Amino acid sequence: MSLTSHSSTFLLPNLPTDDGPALTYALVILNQSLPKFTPLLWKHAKVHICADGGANRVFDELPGMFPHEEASEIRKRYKPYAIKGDMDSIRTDVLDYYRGLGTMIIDESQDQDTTDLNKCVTYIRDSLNPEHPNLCILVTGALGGRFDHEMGNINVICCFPSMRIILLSDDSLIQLLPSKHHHKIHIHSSVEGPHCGLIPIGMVAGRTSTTGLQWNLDNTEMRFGGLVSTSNIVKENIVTVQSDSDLLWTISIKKD
Ligand SMILES: Nc1ncnc2c1ncn2[C@@H]1O[C@H](COP(=O)(O)OP(=O)(O)OP(=O)(O)O)[C@@H](O)[C@H]1O
Ligand SMILES: Cc1ncc(C[n+]2csc(CCO)c2C)c(N)n1
Repeated sequence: MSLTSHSSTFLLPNLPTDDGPALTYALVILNQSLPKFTPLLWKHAKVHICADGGANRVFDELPGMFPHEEASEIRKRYKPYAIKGDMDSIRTDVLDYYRGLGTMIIDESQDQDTTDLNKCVTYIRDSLNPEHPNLCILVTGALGGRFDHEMGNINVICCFPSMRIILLSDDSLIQLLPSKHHHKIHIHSSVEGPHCGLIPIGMVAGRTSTTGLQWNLDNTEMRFGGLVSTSNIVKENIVTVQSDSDLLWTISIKKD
């Protein structure tokens, strides 16, 4: 069984160079308040894509994160590469503005069966090197807010189990740990933890074992309607997880 490493280095001011193979980050901005660390994620990412109304957030909220600079300068500096979605939430003035700056506009209003996040992940998968083993998609505004949207966002990470996708809010992150790998999670305690959870999704998780947690699992069954590991606490710099089922890993993000 292969071992996959995970590390929230994208929350650090500088990406370490000695932390295993470098990841290439893509940033997807959803239509919710931007987390305060959005400029940091933008700096680390190679490509920046807004899901429909996510473009309104970049236009409206990013200038406020740089109160001493001209809003127009900030908007030009933080120009999305593409805006994709069913275009029912982006304002016309915002669409016109970014079209004028040369942003690619991908209107998929004919597709009312997949979410805007799904459309953006599909675009990244198909347009960037699909075999890119070190591609990691960071998604802002994915948690908190409307529960149907939150569940839709979690469903997207389950729809693309072989891609690294991390759902983010100001308070926490969520990623999928596919059962076909063992997982080694490097904890950056300056920016994340200690609260964490391991949650089965869609099925009973028959056997899960962990190390590095206050309440470790030892071939333990988890299921909705029974045990799921919430309000757990990270105790070591490395957490390991192995399971016979895909699990969601979630960890709190520290406020500074
Ligand atoms: N309140 C929210 N909570 C979590 N995610 C959200 C929320 N609002 C939007 N999103 C995410 O941002 C994406 C783009 O948002 P947008 O408002 O453009 O979507 P939408 O499909 O028009 O939504 P609606 O269901 O309101 O028509 C959504 O697909 C969803 O992934
Ligand atoms: C069973 C079922 N439930 C809901 C929708 C609606 N829906 C799901 S994704 C989407 C696009 C949002 O931008 C919309 C409208 C559907 N099509 N099928």
